[in-house]
Amino acid sequence: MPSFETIVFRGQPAVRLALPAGDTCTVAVHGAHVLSWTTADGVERLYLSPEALFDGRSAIRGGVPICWPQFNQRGSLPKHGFVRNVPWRVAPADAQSVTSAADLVFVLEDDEATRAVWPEAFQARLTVTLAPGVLRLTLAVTNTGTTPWHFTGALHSYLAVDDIAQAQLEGLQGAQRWDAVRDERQVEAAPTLRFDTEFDSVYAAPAAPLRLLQPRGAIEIAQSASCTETVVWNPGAALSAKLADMPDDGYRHMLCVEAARIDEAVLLAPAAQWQGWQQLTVL
Ligand SMILES: O=P(O)(O)OC[C@H]1O[C@@H](O)[C@H](O)[C@@H](O)[C@@H]1O
Repeated sequence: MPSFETIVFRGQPAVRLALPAGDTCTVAVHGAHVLSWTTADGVERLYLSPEALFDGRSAIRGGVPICWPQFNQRGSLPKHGFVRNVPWRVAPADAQSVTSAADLVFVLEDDEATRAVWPEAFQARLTVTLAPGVLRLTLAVTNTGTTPWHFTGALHSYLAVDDIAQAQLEGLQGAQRWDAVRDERQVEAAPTLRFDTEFDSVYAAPAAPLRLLQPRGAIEIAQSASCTETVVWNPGAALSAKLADMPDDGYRHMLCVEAARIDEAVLLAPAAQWQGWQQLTVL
């Protein structure tokens, strides 16, 4: 049977899920933010900044922030929306004890605080599914109001790497790319991306999964077709040094590969629901 445990993680409430096989996953109530994913071999697969703020207000640097209902600064809301800055509710655990997988579900509904930032009525539901060697995050959002609204967003995963200089990302060759650092649009020519300076690009998501390769092994990164973009971000040395909640060399140990919905906002009618997911698999 999977085990569910309520814990305190750097002073903040969190839930820890462990599989009999040994895989674990820890999710903060603040932001329904996945903080840690370890596989049965004890390897941490996500990067969490040792200088991340755990003050119950700030976005946490690392893990998997949920950016919603706005990606980055593409709109009038706070950067990357507001759901990463507020506490979610832990829904009753729906453990699939007959299999080796388990779900953790977090829910956020509009209230006075969210309506002060964004006036819409919504329910957001994050399902964290843990199976041996696999982490899948599914975000479902429902319009619980009487008027349509639109959103963009991302599952902003910080994947752990031993050394960014040795990491390679495969699978984006031929994809339309907007390079945010140079503000240039192009078709990606490289069969394999390497990272030696700031990298911040929005790609049209390819149909096939990506692969993050490094000397210790590979991770496959898949996303739902409803997430029409993939964002790849590494701040590089100069920007990393400016980020107050990340060590100067933090950029060496992470690569964000985000399942996103950016270029065409989703318009959601009353009672309609949208779902998007990202799945990480250790190869
Ligand atoms: O510092 P934040 O708000 O968590 O954002 C981190 C990064 O998130 C990425 O998704 C963006 O492409 C970057 O432009 C941004 O800097």
